[in-house]
Amino acid sequence: MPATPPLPPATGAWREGDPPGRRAWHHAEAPLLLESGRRLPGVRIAYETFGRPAPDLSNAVLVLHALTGDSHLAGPAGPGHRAPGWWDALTGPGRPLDTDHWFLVVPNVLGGCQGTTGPASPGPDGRPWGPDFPRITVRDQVAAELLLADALGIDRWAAVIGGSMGGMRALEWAVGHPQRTGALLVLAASAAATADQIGWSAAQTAAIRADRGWQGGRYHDAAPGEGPHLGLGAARRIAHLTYRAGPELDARFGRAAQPGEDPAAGGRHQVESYLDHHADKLTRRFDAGSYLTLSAAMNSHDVGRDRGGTAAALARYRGPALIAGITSDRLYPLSQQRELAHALPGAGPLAAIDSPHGHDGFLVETDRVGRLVRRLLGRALADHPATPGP
Ligand SMILES: N[C@@H](CCO)C(=O)O
Repeated sequence: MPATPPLPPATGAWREGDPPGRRAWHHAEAPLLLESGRRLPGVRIAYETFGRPAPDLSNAVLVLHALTGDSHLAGPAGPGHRAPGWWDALTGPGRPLDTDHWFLVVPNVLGGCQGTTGPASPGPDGRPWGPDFPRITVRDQVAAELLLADALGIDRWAAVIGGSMGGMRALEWAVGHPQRTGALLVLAASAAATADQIGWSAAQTAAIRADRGWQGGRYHDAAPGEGPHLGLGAARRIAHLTYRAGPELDARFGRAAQPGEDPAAGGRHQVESYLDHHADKLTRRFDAGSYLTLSAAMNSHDVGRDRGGTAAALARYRGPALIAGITSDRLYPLSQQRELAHALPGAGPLAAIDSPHGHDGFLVETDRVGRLVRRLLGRALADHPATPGP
């Protein structure tokens, strides 16, 4: 069996005999220089790997999660994971993200709260950063992922894949580091955050700040239950409506009352109960400070900034690319992916996923997304044959 490539011990990366989905951490030695000019010390990046690295690491694929996702691409909920993998159906032997062939690396995003440094992490004085956590951009998030790639010895990803906020980072990889991006799949993202997206985000972050439990962002030392969970829940309800489509909600819930409740007597409609459920789930697993930090990062998204505009920026990446969107996405409408597909020289025609589920279609429509992943990885292989994992 070929030898496992040497990996720096600090990263605790994959070792022979480890189960797939191994969680590890990379601790950056030097502070991360941010776009703002500030330096972020003590950056830790949590990541999971799936599959086995080829000796030359040519089979490494970077998979990037969305706003409230994490490194747990696949596998059951369990210690350290409050939810099962977000692309379970796509990942595993023989599946589109074939772990018999590819070595998948899935980092938790910078500013997040699932193991990577963010506002809830200890700051320089040992107390949680809270509101003193620096403002970060999507480019800063990619700069952190670059540190991880360097630590793992991965000079070039066979492919970079992401949806929504993960799609923004995938685009930044391609445009900012074209030599290191073998192929690109972007789902349900845009070239730059629009007024509509920034506006929806503002409504969500205002809800968090309006919660007395927010305490100016210094709530991390508060007793359990005294944080801004009501505000975070309100933010999630607003966001979730933008992630799904109006006709879908009408078809699913209509005006129906939640069983056992009467809206005319203060009870809830089914759709209200559904949103309560999603709000409750998020507040149990996500940090409000991270939510604000990541929302601001998404608002910063603009691949054309300081690069001569969108078209000039996208022309920098000439590798194979596949851009996909969902027909019913009201938050990142298909026109925005069409712009990307037109401007990226290596992109084929836009792949429109016909689905009623709105923006969340990139998570829900696993058959169709899986076909796109297979197509992209097939193109990546044709251009640059990767060595399969041992
Ligand atoms: N459901 C996704 C939507 C954002 O793309 C998330 O929560 O991350």
